[in-house]
Amino acid sequence: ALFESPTSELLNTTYDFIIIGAGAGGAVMANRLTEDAGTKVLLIEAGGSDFMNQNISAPGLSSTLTHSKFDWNFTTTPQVGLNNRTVAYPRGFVLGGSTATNQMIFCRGTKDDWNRFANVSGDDGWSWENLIPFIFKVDNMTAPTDGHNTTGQFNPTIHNTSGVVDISVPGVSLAIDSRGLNASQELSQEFPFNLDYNSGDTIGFSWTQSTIHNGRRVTSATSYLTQAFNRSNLDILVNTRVTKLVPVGNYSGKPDMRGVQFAQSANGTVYTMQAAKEVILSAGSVKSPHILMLSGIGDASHLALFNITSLVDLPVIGTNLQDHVFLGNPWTVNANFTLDDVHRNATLAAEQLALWQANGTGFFGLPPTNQFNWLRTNSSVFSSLNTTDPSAGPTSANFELIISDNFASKRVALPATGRFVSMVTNVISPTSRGNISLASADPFDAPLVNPNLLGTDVDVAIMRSAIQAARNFMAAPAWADYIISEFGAFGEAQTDDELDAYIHDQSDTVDHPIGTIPMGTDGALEANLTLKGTVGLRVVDASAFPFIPSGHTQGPTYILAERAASLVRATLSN
Ligand SMILES: Cc1cc2nc3c(=O)[nH]c(=O)nc-3n(C[C@H](O)[C@H](O)[C@H](O)COP(=O)(O)OP(=O)(O)OC[C@H]3O[C@@H](n4cnc5c(N)ncnc54)[C@H](O)[C@@H]3O)c2cc1C
Repeated sequence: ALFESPTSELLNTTYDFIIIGAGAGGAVMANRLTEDAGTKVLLIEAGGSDFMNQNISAPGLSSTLTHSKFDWNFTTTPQVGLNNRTVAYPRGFVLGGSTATNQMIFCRGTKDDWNRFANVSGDDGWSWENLIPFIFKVDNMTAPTDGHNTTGQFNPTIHNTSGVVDISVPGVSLAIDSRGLNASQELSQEFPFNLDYNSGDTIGFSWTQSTIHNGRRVTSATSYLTQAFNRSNLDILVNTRVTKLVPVGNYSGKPDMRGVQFAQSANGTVYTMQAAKEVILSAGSVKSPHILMLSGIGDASHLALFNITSLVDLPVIGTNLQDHVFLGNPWTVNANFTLDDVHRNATLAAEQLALWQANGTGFFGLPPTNQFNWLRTNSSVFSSLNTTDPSAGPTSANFELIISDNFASKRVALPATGRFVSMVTNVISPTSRGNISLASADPFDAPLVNPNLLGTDVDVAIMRSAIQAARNFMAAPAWADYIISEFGAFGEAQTDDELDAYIHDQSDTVDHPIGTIPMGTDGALEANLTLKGTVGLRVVDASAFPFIPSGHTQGPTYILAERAASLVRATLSN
């Protein structure tokens, strides 16, 4: 049942598992653990239950979600690599978590990404080959909204049609799609066509796959939670923040962390409950380490600054924050229509929204991009900096080029006139490491968020190589009668020094933080995702990755959680 507040019925129930956070990680756990009718689960979510809100459901309205009531509204600390700018750091605050507010691109990660996790954790169960059954539990390939023939747009033999999360290739074709395809053929050496980037090898030019079905966004709430809503062994408590975990005992010197404290407002009643079996922390890469620190688990000297008594001294908690770097590079084009028209013209937007409301068609049902490139930086770039390739291996990209049928920038507003095509260049295998730390001991205060975007020269060099590749792609004959010129600051950035200045001035986040409670021998988590030095506590969300996947992070988080659920269920049948 769904609870808007903690009733005495809920407070007097004994739950086997208390799951904190209903995003990609937590929703999978809530669904899979309640498949066993004898297992009772409480899922606590800080945000509300309005996950079918139109702004969430319509892919084309996703830009309205940052700074909305569905956002935690975090802001970074001043970022040295961004000329000391602070940037918005959105995280989903609603059932579905960030899957309800993200840009819907669906990636699995690569063979090399997952094999590196297997290496670092010493558990071959995290290898690509061994995860395929879990990848299939997530994957549900559906027809695109417009029902077009998808031959040549993905490889059906590597997809499932009975997984939980609906995905599809783009449901509306754009005039630039054929140009993108032709450019990849004309320059096939540098931009080879890749039939399916979700094969474990992302490299090349591909059609995108997104968590969109019939033009509507698919989230962990519309998929995993909706499937489980009517189970009598699942209770979901919304509008409620876990403030900390509390020990309920001690086993061989380790605190038993099955106690959970929560409140509905900063001055509201604080409740405490205890899970009979385990607490599963799935509050995401910003809030999971924050909750642990508030509970006395983290770097003892940092916690002491806030008079928090140390329970487990684990300095790695909150460190190792990794994120992808975003930069929008626009060209003006010779076109009668681009998506800029929908963004500028309220009448057209209203017509398109009406179409979407009627049957999910039109531009509001589109993913943010129909096509992208995943590419590797030339190794000479790394050797000139006396370093080695930071990616997980040859199937993993160093950077991504997203083709957008509009003016794409997080820094500059859409100009009043002109039509655009943009290449969004993203550093996808970064070397920078940031951190989450406490600003105060008040659980209702935000933590300090420092993703350290572009914190190393290597990451700046990767971004430069990405911009060069974007320029090469747009110089293909396929674009010749379309492109007019590079626009604004992008066009002015030509020499390496100009490029570096432009990169530092204009870059932002792709909103993919991971790694703040990493698994691994040097990490905070055992390979089975239990927290070192404690009992009764597991972390199942994007903070568990030791390295950032070389793809967008919701898919890898779903996959991680599917295996985590199976590990937990195996302990129940023993
Ligand atoms: C703007 C944006 C765009 C993105 N674009 C993409 C994309 O296109 N493709 C992609 O693959 N990924 C994308 N991502 C990233 C992807 O959504 C995340 O990697 C993924 O959702 C992480 O899952 P998670 O379970 O770790 O955390 P989340 O999905 O963020 O879930 C955490 C949940 O925990 C809740 N919570 C936090 N603290 C508490 C507390 N104290 N008590 C109770 N509940 C709490 C939160 O409210 C939230 O619901 C994007 C993210 C954002 C924000």
